[in-house]
Amino acid sequence: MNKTISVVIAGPRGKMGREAVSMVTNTPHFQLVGVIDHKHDGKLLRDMEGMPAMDLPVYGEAERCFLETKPDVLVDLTKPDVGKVHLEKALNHGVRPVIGTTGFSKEDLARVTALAADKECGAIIAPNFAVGAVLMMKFAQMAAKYLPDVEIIEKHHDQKLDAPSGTALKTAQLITEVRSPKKQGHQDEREDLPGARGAEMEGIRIHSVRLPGLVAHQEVLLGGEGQLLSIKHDSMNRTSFMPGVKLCIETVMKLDHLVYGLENIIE
Ligand SMILES: NC(=O)c1ccc[n+]([C@@H]2O[C@H](COP(=O)([O-])OP(=O)(O)OC[C@H]3O[C@@H](n4cnc5c(N)ncnc54)[C@H](O)[C@@H]3O)[C@@H](O)[C@H]2O)c1
Ligand SMILES: O=C(O)C1=N[C@H](C(=O)O)CCC1
Repeated sequence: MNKTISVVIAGPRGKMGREAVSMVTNTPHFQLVGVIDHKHDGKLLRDMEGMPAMDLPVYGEAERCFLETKPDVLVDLTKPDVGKVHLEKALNHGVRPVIGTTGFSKEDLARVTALAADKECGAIIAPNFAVGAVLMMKFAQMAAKYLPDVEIIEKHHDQKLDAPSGTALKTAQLITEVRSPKKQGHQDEREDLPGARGAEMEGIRIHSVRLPGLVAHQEVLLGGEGQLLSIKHDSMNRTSFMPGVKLCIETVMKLDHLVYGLENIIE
């Protein structure tokens, strides 16, 4: 029998937050004990449109929420600047963060890795909770060893704040682990329109598309002489992320350090 895990969700009215509220309240060994929503401080969950009719407190900020509800886990699905603050506050209060919010830089990751180690507190930052996306990233990493010329095309809905996506950055990072930095394309190539060749990480080009109608999609293209390998993943809806969120909530309880990426916890 699993011990009940008490959970707080930040960003419950968002596209991901709503799915997470539904998943957590429908999982027998999880207990939602409160939510963090800057616009509804002092209300109850039931007062917010589309939320379950539950008498759970809504907090406008994280610290009071942690002090009063004493949750095991924070699930953050907000926006980059807010997610970073919530993560650090959670660690400082001994609450294990599961961060789906993207937009973390290398420097952010280094700082919070050190903080989690110092606090000996479990934490997970997962740029993509969909198992298919994790497989796409791992397959791309495997392939890049043999086909090191890589470009990433990520496509998301047009309400997304950060670019490139957390998934694209994570994919590029995984690829840099198996290939040396290299200049791709012609050595004399130039951009006649700035940005035409996309963003760049250690030679890997990343192109970000934002359009209404999209959810979350990525294609990794690997080119070799006379051949092209294309590895692609599509999230059609946000329920695709929920098994990963559930796994992270369960797993973070067993950790005493920060893990960056779902690929490090799936078996
Ligand atoms: N890891 C993944 O698999 C995954 C999947 C989808 C989205 N995301 C990321 O999750 C985040 C949320 O995505 P979304 O599509 O749900 O966005 P969204 O804009 O629909 O929702 C964000 C919510 O955060 C709330 N918010 C803003 N500031 C807040 C604050 N100070 N306190 C509490 N709540 C606050 C907003 O009111 C909004 O309801 C983004 O960073 C996105 O990139 C990650
Ligand atoms: O909808 C978003 O925003 C998503 N963000 C993540 C990313 O930046 O990679 C994952 C997929 C959805």
